[in-house]
Amino acid sequence: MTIYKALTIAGSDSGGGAGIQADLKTFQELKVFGMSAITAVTAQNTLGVQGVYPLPAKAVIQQIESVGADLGVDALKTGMLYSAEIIEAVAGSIQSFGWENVVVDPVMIAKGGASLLQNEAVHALIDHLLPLTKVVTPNIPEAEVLTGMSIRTLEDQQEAAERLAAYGAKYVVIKGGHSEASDEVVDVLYDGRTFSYYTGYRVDTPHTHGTGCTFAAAITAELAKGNSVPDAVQTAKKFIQAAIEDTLGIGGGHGPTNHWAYGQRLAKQQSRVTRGERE
Ligand SMILES: Nc1ncnc2c1ncn2[C@@H]1O[C@H](COP(=O)(O)OP(=O)(O)OP(=O)(O)O)[C@@H](O)[C@H]1O
Ligand SMILES: Cc1ncc(COP(=O)(O)O)c(N)n1
Repeated sequence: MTIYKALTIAGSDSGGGAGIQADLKTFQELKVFGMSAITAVTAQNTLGVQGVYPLPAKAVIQQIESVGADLGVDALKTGMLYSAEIIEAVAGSIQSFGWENVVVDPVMIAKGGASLLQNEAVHALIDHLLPLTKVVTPNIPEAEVLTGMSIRTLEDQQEAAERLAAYGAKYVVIKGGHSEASDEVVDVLYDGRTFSYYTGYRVDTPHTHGTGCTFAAAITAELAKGNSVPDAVQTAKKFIQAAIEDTLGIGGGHGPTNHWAYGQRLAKQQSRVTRGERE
């Protein structure tokens, strides 16, 4: 049996809905062995972020090197990177290992408003990380910061994707969770030439903490297994749609998504097929 391996380089969310915790749960559900390099520890729950404690860049590099030198990495994702110093260190490690399946979720601000990336680190992300990126997955506010344009329409999402591709990312997904459309959510994928659209119905729920982390982690897991970027995005969209729909309803604020939901649906489908075959 081949074991596919994915690394997440991100912050820890004590509440378990976003960050490293969301990434590892998603890798596990998609049958990929998950590994982590923690950039910062946050004290966090569904009500907000109570504390942010970044690790020294040296500690981040050491974790990446420990994993890379021994276990190997089929794909990796980055989440909360916090500072320019950590971004440059991470970019250096990616380059020295020659890793290509790199998914960058440019995490900037938590749902409750806490800053997870220092303002001056935005340029480091553009200059050092995007040129090494296979897939970058900003939400609309992050894409606005990275491109300097305002995004209101689907055409704006497309233009922002073109601008981000010009920074060096091979594929760009502008997620539509923050768009003003009320009935559906459209994620736009740009491969440098053409656009594809991944549409789901908009679930009316406050429980969307960690949707971006989970979506990018699912893309990473699928790339680790050798799937194409469009196929990986398709699976990630189904994974996050199920995780939002089958809500857990825990915590007093923006609750986490349900990382079991996609697997439970697949198992149900499978048992229907098996029963049909027997009858
Ligand atoms: N209410 C919703 N209903 C259905 N899908 C949604 C909803 N909100 C977000 N999504 C989907 O979840 C994924 C993440 O989108 P979003 O734009 O919310 O990212 P994000 O803001 O980075 O997430 P977060 O910051 O919460 O981690 C996308 O695939 C998006 O289409
Ligand atoms: C450690 C960490 N990483 C990422 C997020 C973004 O998730 P959200 O925007 O849903 O709060 C977060 N809150 N915490």
